Formats: sequence, C-alpha cells, structure tokens
Amino acid sequence: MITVEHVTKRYGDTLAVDDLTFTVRPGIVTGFLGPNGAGKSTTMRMMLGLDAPTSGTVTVNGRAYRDLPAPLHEIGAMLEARAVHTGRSAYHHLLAMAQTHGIGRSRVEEVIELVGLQAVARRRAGGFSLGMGQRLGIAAALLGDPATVILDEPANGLDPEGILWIRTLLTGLAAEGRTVFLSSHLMSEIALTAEHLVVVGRGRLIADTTVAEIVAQASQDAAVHVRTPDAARLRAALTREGVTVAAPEPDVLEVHGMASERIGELAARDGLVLHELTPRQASLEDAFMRLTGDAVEYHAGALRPGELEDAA
Ligand SMILES: Nc1ncnc2c1ncn2[C@@H]1O[C@H](COP(=O)(O)OP(=O)(O)OP(=O)(O)O)[C@@H](O)[C@H]1O
Repeated sequence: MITVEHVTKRYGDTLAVDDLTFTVRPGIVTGFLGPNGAGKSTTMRMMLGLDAPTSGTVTVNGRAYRDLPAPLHEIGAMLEARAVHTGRSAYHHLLAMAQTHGIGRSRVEEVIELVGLQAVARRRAGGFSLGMGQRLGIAAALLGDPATVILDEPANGLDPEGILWIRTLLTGLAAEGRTVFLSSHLMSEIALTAEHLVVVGRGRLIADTTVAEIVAQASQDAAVHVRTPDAARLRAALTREGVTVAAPEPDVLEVHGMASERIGELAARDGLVLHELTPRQASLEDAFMRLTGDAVEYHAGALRPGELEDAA
C-alpha cells in the first residue's frame, strides 16, 4: 500500500505536484496517467525517498521510504530503464546490486529468467536494445522480491510483444498480492494492464477511478451512427424526442443521447428504412483527452468514481 497525502512539490517557481492525495492498493495494478509534465515522475521519486515533498507525506506500508528497514524487499522501482553502467554485463549489474543488499546469487539467476534475459545476461548492458534495457530495469526492480513495485513508463519504446510480456508479468505480480504502480502518458497502453487509474494533470488529481468506469463513461457519451434514405423524417422524429442530431452527410445522422435500440424502434414506428445503425465507441484516448483537457481547466476539484459525468 502506498499512501500519498496532501503532497505538494515545488521546484523554484514550478509547482510540479499540487496537493495530491491518493492511495495505491495491493492486489491490483494501478495506472498513473497524465500528460507530459503532469508530475508523475516527481510523485514516484517522492515515493522512493529520492525527493522530499515541500509539504504533505508519502508512505509505503505506513512508513516513509527512509524509515523502511530493508527497502529493496519492500519496494522495487524502475525510474530510468537505461541507467545502467554501460561496461557491465546484465548479470554483473544485478549481482553488484544483490551483493550490496545481502541478496544471494540464486535470486539474480531467478530474476534474469523471470524477465527472459538468460541468452544475453553475460553481454555488456550498454549494448542492449531499448526492450532489453527495460527488461533489465524490471529485473533490478524485482531483485529484492518486493511487496510493492513502481515502474515509470515501463512500456515506453517496447514492441507489441514486449508490451504483452510486461502486461502479463505485472498482472501476475498483482495477482500474488503485490502493490503494482506504473505510469504512462498513454491511456490505450495503461488501460490494458491497469484495473485502477489515478489520473493527474498539472500536478493535480483529476480522477481516482477504475478503468471500467472510464470505459463505461466513454461508451455513454458515444454517438450512434445512422444511415438512412429517410434522413430528414428520422431527424425530425428524433429531434421531437429531444436528442441532439447532426447530419454530417446527406443520408447520415449522428445521434447523441439515445441508445441504438430506441432509435431503431422509433424508425420502425414511423415506417422509416434504415441501412445502418451503429453505436460508436468513443475511444479511451478521447475519454482521457477530455479528462485531462477539460477537467484540468474547468474543474478544480478531484473526481471520484461516479463523478466522471460531471467532468464531460
Ligand atoms: N528537478 C527538477 N527541477 C525543476 N523542475 C522540475 C524538476 N523535476 C521536474 N520538474 C518540473 O516539474 C513538472 C513535473 O515534471 P514530471 O517529470 O514529474 O512530470 P511527468 O508527469 O513525469 O512528465 P513526463 O511524462 O514527461 O515524464 C514539470 O514542469 C517539470 O519540468
């Protein structure tokens, strides 16, 4: 469990984190989402005791990072995947870390296998591809078999196979009861892995909610696409029902505020022909843009599950 309570962080005139409060629970993957410069890395650095809050508190399992008796066993992190001594092999990089923390060789072998680096473990880490570097960073984070794992943009630069691998690994770690917290600036990337989402913009909390809630909200706002040779009559019938109808093309209507079933029933009642009746899925990216765009500018307060409607 990670607890962030009324945390503010200033760098000179820059307000990087602004009165942020949320908790990251064990047993699920929590995504930390926000556009570039939203304050994600700064918040993660404070969780790891690499930076001190200007005000507020950050605790891991009830203690500040500096008060953890065996930090590597409690919390493992990957902040910069490429921060590896270039001359060393992956194996020796991990071994050096292990030895300074009283961790045995067998655990080093274990994490190398866990991240699938067996074939290249004796090669110079400096020559690693981005994907291999990410795997090595994750191996280092897992070395102490930590109860809490924090990863900053772990899928950054990975190919689809690498992204699938990370997703499987992280959901597996959460299923073992660990606290898994990862950041991304891409909703599509994080929505596939995370169950819960903490969304920030300009250092402030925008939403603390589930991915399911955001998906439901996105579908609720979606338009229904209708193609009909009776567009004018259907449009009049729909307008009488009080819904918003746009006509982007002569035979096409985009209907907001009425389910496709009801539109079909109305058309049948009036004897109107339909050639197409398709509920459009608003993309998750759209939902995220709306949250981080509108909510930051027009809504000072944070949103909780069920309150997303108010932000749209
Ligand atoms: N050491 C620092 N000194 C001065 N300003 C900083 C420092 N670290 C971060 N900032 C500023 O704080 C703000 C938040 O930065 P942060 O890196 O935490 O955002 P982020 O959400 O992680 O962004 P990104 O997705 O680009 O990594 C930015 O305006 C950044 O320029």
